[in-house]
Amino acid sequence: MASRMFIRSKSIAFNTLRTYSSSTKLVDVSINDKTGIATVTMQRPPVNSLNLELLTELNGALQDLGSKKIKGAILTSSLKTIFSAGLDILEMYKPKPERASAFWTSLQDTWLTLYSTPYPTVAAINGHSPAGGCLLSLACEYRIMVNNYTIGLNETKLGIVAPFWFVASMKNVISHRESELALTSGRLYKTDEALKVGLIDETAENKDDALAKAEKFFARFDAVNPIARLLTKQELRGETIKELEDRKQEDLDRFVGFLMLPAVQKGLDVYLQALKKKQ
Ligand SMILES: CCCC/C=C/CC(=O)SCCNC(=O)CCNC(=O)[C@H](O)C(C)(C)COP(=O)(O)OP(=O)(O)OC[C@H]1O[C@@H](n2cnc3c(N)ncnc32)[C@H](O)[C@@H]1OP(=O)(O)O
Repeated sequence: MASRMFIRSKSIAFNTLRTYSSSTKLVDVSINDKTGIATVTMQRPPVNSLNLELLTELNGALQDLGSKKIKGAILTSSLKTIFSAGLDILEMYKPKPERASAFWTSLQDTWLTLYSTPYPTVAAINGHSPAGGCLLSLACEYRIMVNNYTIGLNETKLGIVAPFWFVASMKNVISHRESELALTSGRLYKTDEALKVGLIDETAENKDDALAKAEKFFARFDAVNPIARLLTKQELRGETIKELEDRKQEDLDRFVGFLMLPAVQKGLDVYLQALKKKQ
């Protein structure tokens, strides 16, 4: 983990800023050459559910930014009312084992990349953000959420169990007590409730407001040595990162084994049907 951080901090020091824009099918990245801020936009309608392809593109985009001189990166969504609906349930429902393994590995890798970026990160949560959507935002350093949406780790509501690194991501942001209450009940918080417990840092009127507030967050570091900032982030996050790195295979085996249980498949089936009936 230490080498992951050090390699990236070197690239910050030696590269020069340039205008940059890259758009894959599912993720758009643009760097504003005036502010040096990168915006990483998930764009997988209808709900930005995280499938293997979206996660692979997202991880690639976040890693590429590690070799550019940016002031910070904002993670957001192109959709009007949804940040991300979390993991694509269809990746977990009646899965082929090889695909399920690749899918979960890509989630682990994306989280590791996002949790350890050398550059500051903000989630501009411009819509609903359940489960995996919440996880991505928890991996950022700061969360700004537009009013009147919902966020949380609602896995128990689907009859599934949030892995230890989902739990750690939440416990590193809100209290142990609040995490226990939230995770065991699968609670989704409204924006104002999320602010009260510290699950988000600021609310916003709309996406533009969230983006403007993100810029202000990055300005906090104008007078801070970037290497000192990075090493401090590493100190605070290192243990959580190391735990997943050390237990990656165990976590993967557990996920794939869990998906093979008939009771889990039944639960996902019921949940999917309920989502469809909603319309
Ligand atoms: C050890 C195992 C650990 C595994 C950890 C898992 C973590 C996860 O992330 S599990 C996923 C949890 N996600 C959810 O519970 C969110 C479910 N979705 C919603 O609550 C709503 O869709 C929404 C609030 C995000 C959006 O509501 P809206 O009314 O705008 O759209 P819908 O009509 O509900 O959905 C449109 C369309 O999209 C399908 N869909 C929604 N969410 C997912 C999803 N996560 N995966 C796959 N597909 C999803 C929904 O069924 C609709 O499909 P159709 O148009 O075909 O009916």
